[in-house]
Amino acid sequence: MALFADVASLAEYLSGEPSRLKKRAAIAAALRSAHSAAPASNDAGLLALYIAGTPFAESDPRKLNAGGALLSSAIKAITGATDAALTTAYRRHGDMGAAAFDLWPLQATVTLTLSEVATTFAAMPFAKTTAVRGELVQRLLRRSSPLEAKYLLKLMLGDMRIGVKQSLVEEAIAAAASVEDGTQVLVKAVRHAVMLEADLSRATAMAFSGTLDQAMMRLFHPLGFMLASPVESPEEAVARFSSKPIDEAEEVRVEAFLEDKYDGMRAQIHCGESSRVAMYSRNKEEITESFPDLLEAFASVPASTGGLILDGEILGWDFATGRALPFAVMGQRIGRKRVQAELLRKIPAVFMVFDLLYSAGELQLDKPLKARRNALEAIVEQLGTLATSPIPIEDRTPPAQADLFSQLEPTAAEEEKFARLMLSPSRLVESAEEIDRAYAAARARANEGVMLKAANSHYQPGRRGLAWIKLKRELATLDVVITGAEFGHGRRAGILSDYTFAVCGPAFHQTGELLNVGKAYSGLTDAEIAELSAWAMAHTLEDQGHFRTVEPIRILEVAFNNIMRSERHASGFAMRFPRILRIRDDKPLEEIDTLDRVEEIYQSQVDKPVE
Ligand SMILES: Nc1ncnc2c1ncn2[C@@H]1O[C@H](COP(=O)(O)OP(=O)(O)OP(=O)(O)O)[C@@H](O)[C@H]1O
Repeated sequence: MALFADVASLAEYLSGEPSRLKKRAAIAAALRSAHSAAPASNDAGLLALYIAGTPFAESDPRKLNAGGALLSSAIKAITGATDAALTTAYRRHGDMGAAAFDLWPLQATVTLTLSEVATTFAAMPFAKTTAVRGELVQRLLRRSSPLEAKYLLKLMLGDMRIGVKQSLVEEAIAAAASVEDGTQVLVKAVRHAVMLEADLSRATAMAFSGTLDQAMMRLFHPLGFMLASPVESPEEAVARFSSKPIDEAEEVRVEAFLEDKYDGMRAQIHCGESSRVAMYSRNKEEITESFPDLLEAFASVPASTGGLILDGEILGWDFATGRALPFAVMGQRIGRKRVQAELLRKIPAVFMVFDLLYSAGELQLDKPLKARRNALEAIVEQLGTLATSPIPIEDRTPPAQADLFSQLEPTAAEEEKFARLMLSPSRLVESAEEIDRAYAAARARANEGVMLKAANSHYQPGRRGLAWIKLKRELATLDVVITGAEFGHGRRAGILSDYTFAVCGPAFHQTGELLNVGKAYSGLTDAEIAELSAWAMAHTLEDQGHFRTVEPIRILEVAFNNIMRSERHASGFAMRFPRILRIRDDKPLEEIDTLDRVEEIYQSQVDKPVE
């Protein structure tokens, strides 16, 4: 039986080992020994999951629901530490697991097995009350040595910080299951199985039993989303696609699909296998319950499609003008667990589909975009009444904001026409000039800009490559994570309304390094501030009176006039006139902007001063 102590000591070693090769070898050795000690169990699979920093497989929607407050209470109960002692230890490391390590009582023997940890994790999502969940956590922690406690806590918080990504674990699985002078398991085969099954632990078992080729695609777990790289001009887009210098762009011809860039919520819809429908956001959360209108529409997708995975953008739609509603209006539908009928009527959601990831029992990712687009058009046509295609996109001036709601009251006859699936209009473009014209037209339709997608490109889940390019309004923004909150003044006294935020530092992937880059209080609505304030209270890591350090999980998109060098923040930069544009709960921490990006913006200003 493999022990959790094995995971803990491996994790400790990995956290101090800079070499990727050595890390991979160490993980592979641990997987091999877990497997050979108990080949019938899947201890090796659990080890793979835990070292990758995940308590459950990706295909498993369960959540531990063990946040900072629950875990710090457990630490205090077990160690007898006071609030002040825990705060001091936390301040020393900026990490709850490491803080617990300093305070933890020694344990004579280590007996906690991986399967016992898995059993407790499996019970936690079903705990009826926080007290029951706390009791389960404490029972596990009481049997832990300081090192086990450190990594159990980090695993439960989803914050391992040992410089290990899933891709490295996949490589280690392939190495572990390969036999010297015998069967070679290819990393590619492991990655493919993990993508289909969304389960590192199952893929580990398959690698050891030589059955990776039996991995089956299952619907109802999110695939990674393909992302786009930004460019500043049509010429730069053409230059990027053709790998030619920008001053030759006028002459160059490319083959790219162009679509409007809509400002909504990226989502993947899984449907058509049965009446089950699931929608996932970009950070792989299931969001189905926030969109009951889409759920109802997509439940009618017939089984004759063989199951579909569609990639697109959820938009609030103004059926009167045939245009998307501004993000600020549509944003009211995000994150709601129960959506009132009135909101559904005022802000109807549509799914603007632009890619096909799975159909007729087959993944479509490796087909070129041209072929995926043809297949998508055929499917949309087959779905008939569910879809309209193409959407009307005449160039009308956008309605004044104040009129939006009154225009949205549909008549019964209009309601019947409401089509919830729309096919994103797309056309092939060749030159910078064509892109320039399309960009102006997209902006006139009140969309953000345009997306360009190389016609022969494959769909690369989770990748931000050069196959997709976005050209949007030139407003400097950064996606940042809130690291602290401060009480406001006057009307906002007693409310945590002033937020300090950070970008990823160079050592983010090794140590979780975040570097503060600014502080802002303007831009959010009172309701948003009230929600963030309550959230910050509940997720305080360190209470310094007027200021609180909070768990770095809430992402903001912040606009600013320019970036200055500054001693005030750890990044060495500060934003001038920052304004919070929106809360980006759809974005995972790994995708926020980096110090490199801040430096790049700073440099571009130095080259071309901003007013
Ligand atoms: N036609 C479209 N094709 C692809 N993505 C689109 C389209 N229209 C809008 N989008 C949105 O643009 C995003 C791609 O831009 P990017 O990968 O840079 O995400 P981002 O960092 O959130 O960018 P942004 O802040 O510009 O939305 C997608 O995630 C999707 O939500």
